[in-house]
Amino acid sequence: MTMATIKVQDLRKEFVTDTSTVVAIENVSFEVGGHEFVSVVGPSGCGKSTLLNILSGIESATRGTVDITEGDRKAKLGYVFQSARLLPWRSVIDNLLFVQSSRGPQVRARCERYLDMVQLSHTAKQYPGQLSGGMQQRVGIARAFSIEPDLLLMDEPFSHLDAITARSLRRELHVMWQETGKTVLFVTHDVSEAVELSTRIIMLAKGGRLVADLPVELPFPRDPASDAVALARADLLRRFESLDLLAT
Ligand SMILES: Nc1ncnc2c1ncn2[C@@H]1O[C@H](COP(=O)(O)OP(=O)(O)OP(=O)(O)O)[C@@H](O)[C@H]1O
Repeated sequence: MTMATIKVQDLRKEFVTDTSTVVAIENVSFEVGGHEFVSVVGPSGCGKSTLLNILSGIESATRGTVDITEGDRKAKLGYVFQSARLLPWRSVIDNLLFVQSSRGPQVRARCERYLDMVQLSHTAKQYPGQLSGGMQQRVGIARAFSIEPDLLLMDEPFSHLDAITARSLRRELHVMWQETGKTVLFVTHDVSEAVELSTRIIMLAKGGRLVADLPVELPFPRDPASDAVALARADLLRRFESLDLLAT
């Protein structure tokens, strides 16, 4: 089995407006191998979403290269955003079916299986407006996994949810990541979340500079309330503080 890999080299992104030029990403290089769960963290405005948008092709880079491959072909990407972005006029199961490249009983069974993984089989025939925000986000996650992407790009998927819902979705995401063997690139401003989920953490500072790329060497499953996770989080925060992240 091959696995998705990301190679980012010398990436730079400038946004030029009438009055100024903003450098959102500056000279960023990194590689992500198969079945890693890599979080990108950093303060607001440090370029996390811009980096994800360049990886997904929504934005083009000013300079540098991005290669996302699965073996010798281009990798298939799945996305989860801050809000679920479901189609309100389609039922839950139809939201999953809509993004599939083919139809048929097997495809339907696959969609039902992913809906079951997020514990929402009973909502298949309901409409997004009938679900809570957390449930909608679960559907968004099931939809992203249901196309069986090689790589999942996630942009602060739990940031709009209450703490309890976010915690249970993190657990579900972790199980899905382990069961499916996908490569995940996960943007968050929450260092605790990054420590709980990731095999590796990439840190961006203001001005879009990559200032740290660290493995998280804790066994899974990680209890967010455990001493080990609290210690790892404190250690990371100390390192980040010493890097003077807010300096431009
Ligand atoms: N379309 C755009 N035009 C001009 N500037 C932009 C544009 N998109 C982003 N920027 C600027 O690029 C920088 C990085 O923005 P980005 O949204 O990537 O940061 P972020 O780390 O994701 O922030 P947050 O955590 O607040 O979502 C910011 O200074 C932002 O103002």
